[in-house]
Amino acid sequence: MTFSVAVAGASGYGGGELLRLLATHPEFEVRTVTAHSQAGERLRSVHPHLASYGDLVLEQTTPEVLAGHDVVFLALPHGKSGALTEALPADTLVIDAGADHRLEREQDWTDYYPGDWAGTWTYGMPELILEDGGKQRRNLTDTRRIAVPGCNATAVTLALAPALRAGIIGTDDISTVLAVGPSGAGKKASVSMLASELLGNAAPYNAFGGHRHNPEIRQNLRNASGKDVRLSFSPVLVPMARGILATSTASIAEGVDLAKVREVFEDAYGDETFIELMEDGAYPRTADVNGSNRTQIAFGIDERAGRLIVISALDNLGKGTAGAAIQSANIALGIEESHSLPINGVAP
Ligand SMILES: NC(=O)C1=CN([C@@H]2O[C@H](COP(=O)(O)OP(=O)(O)OC[C@H]3O[C@@H](n4cnc5c(N)ncnc54)[C@H](OP(=O)(O)O)[C@@H]3O)[C@@H](O)[C@H]2O)C=CC1
Ligand SMILES: CC(=O)N[C@@H](CCC(=O)OP(=O)(O)O)C(=O)O
Repeated sequence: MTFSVAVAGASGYGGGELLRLLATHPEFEVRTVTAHSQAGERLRSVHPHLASYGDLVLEQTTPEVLAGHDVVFLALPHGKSGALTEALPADTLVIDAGADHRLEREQDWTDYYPGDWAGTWTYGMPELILEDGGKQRRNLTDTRRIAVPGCNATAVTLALAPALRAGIIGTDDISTVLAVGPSGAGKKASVSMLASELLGNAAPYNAFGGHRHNPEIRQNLRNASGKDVRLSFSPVLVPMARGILATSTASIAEGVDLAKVREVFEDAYGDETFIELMEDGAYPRTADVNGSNRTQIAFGIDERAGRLIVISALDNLGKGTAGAAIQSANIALGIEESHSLPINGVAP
């Protein structure tokens, strides 16, 4: 079967990565691409690397242009998907890469985002383990509205959810520090980051509790464990185009050894295609996941500190955005979950 596809926000980084992956999808046919300031341009003049799209031209992002497709991917700035999607038919599968429909509690939205809360869509993180031991995948099978997680939120959630659910870590002193690449901020923001500012620099931002992925991670961990957690979350911008490396730590419960930790993570992820649990002593690296839909996870116990350390790596544009969007769409349509999602990265 062939599903007709539109990608809105196709001129951005998220949209570009969606198109790169969708080009290999056996059941999707991209018919329409849209943009905002660059509408009217040839897609290839904006994304010269997308050679397979020939003479496709970016159209304006309107409900009329997007309607009539089976699947609509949105990669727009926050706050731009609400009115647009209200005008689309209820049976169109809409997958929004933005944050507008991720949060379940209005207070979390108003604490961290400007504008009105737009309500909640099904959260597009198939591997998220839930309190009863099921996976979020089951909630994606019959939905037509999907909210793609934030990229940092994915790296941290996947690292912590199994341990929290199993009760092997404490809930009130969880800490995460992330190294992140600038493409996470989008193309518009990235083009204003001069090499002279970015190279040779590591720059923290939103490091003192103000990052908007904080409530999203807490929500995910609540859904995984039934517990409210206290979590500090501090990103650091580093000079790599793509990638997130998150180091999360939490106090470990008395008597838990490394074999027990491995058992917990194997139970959660042992059969997951896109989660790679590292051998003892091996570390995740952004260079090994970039270009792929994989998340690497390693764990160890700092005995002197009494803490579990979980290190996770993913490509913010891959598993962190476009990969999660396509994986969730595949599940919602009842087709092969891994269609067009690479396991291999690109190296160097
Ligand atoms: N980059 C990442 O790693 C991640 C991004 N996301 C989310 O995905 C979404 C897209 O991000 P990203 O691709 O990085 O951003 P970019 O800045 O790279 O792209 C933004 C896109 O939105 C279009 N656009 C800009 N303003 C408007 C407007 N007023 N109305 C309609 N379209 C508009 C732009 O069009 P034009 O170029 O023509 O102006 C462009 O196509 C965001 O919500 C982001 O938070 C989520 C997870 C990770
Ligand atoms: C470098 C950088 O700025 N990264 C972004 C990641 C954004 C993202 O994952 O997604 P949403 O904006 O869709 O939530 C940040 O930390 O805010």
